Amino acid sequence: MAVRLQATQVPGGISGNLSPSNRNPNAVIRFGRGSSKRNRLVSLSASLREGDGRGKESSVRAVEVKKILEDSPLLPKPLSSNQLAETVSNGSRVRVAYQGVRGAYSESAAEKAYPNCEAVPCEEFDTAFEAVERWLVDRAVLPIENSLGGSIHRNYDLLLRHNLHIVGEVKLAVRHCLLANHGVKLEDLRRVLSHPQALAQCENTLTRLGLVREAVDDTAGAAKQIAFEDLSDAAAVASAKAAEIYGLNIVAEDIQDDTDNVTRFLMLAREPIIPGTNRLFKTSIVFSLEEGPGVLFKALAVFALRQINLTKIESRPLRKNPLRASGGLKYFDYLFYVDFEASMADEVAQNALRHLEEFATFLRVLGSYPVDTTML
Ligand SMILES: O=C(O)C(=O)C[C@]1(C(=O)O)C=C[C@@H](O)C=C1
Repeated sequence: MAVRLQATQVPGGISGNLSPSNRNPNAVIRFGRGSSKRNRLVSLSASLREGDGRGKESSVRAVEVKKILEDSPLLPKPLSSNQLAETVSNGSRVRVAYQGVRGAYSESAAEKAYPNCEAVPCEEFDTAFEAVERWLVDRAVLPIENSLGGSIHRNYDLLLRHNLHIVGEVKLAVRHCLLANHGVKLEDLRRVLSHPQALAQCENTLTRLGLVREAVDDTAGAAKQIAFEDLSDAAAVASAKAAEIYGLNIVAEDIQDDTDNVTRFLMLAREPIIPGTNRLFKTSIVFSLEEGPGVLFKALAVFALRQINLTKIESRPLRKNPLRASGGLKYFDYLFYVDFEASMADEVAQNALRHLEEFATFLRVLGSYPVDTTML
């Protein structure tokens, strides 16, 4: 099959437009557009090679860091065609796309959701969706909400734009550390780099330390940058695992604003699972409604009337048609995402959705899947 062949040709870290010249052992999956981040890393390693003018010691350290990063067995290496063929033919190792680089929380979530999987790094959330759709990987595991920072809106929008199904959820306790190069002390720090969600989850600590926030694509990417650029005035908010991978020192631990910091991730696949009734299930739907008083109340009542518990409600602008004219006025138009505790195999859930369909202008079931009941 052509798509399988393509995957065979681009093992491990799939990069760029999948042309051979772009293959890179440490690459992440990236489709279309330019590869600005990769260029930055390439020029960074070039400047490390040439030294940065901060003396011999600094350039020796830079070369060491680069060597650690290149040689580390923990970093993704390209698979050989044989290895990938094995994976595909016996189907024993699921390939799971996540956003970020090695050491990101999303990687841990992918490994928790699919133990023994091959976690495949992707540069963007969109790329992870596309990688599943193009059969480059089997599943994607992406963050959807955090107990302190709230919803990851981008993934709500992408759930609708793509045609993947939610087949499960996984909750991960997120414990942030402040990571810096060896020898750098807390009082040397001026800046902090991380994913915006991670920065938001550590708002109090970062304000207390008076650090200037700089947003990057993921927490582990921030750690990698600190190490690659051998920065001495900046730290990363990232995991202890990222500290180990990129050879950084943990300057402070558990810096999130609350000890109970949990991120919920969705497991996505090309095919839905068959919903059961043998355990606790959750169903995620998205719908839109007519304009008018009490319409949302009526929509939510279809669940209340049947004693179905709602666990999440989120509204997002209806991007294709963001404004609606009614009675000479213009209203914002919304999509409502709702998670409720029932399986689509339950008659009561089917009845609730049939009832909702009577007045919803649009309705889609995103997935019906087992609830992650693990205690964190
Ligand atoms: O940057 C990472 O390490 C991620 O996996 C992303 C992400 C997120 O998008 O919320 C995941 C978990 C944490 O909440 C912080 C960041």
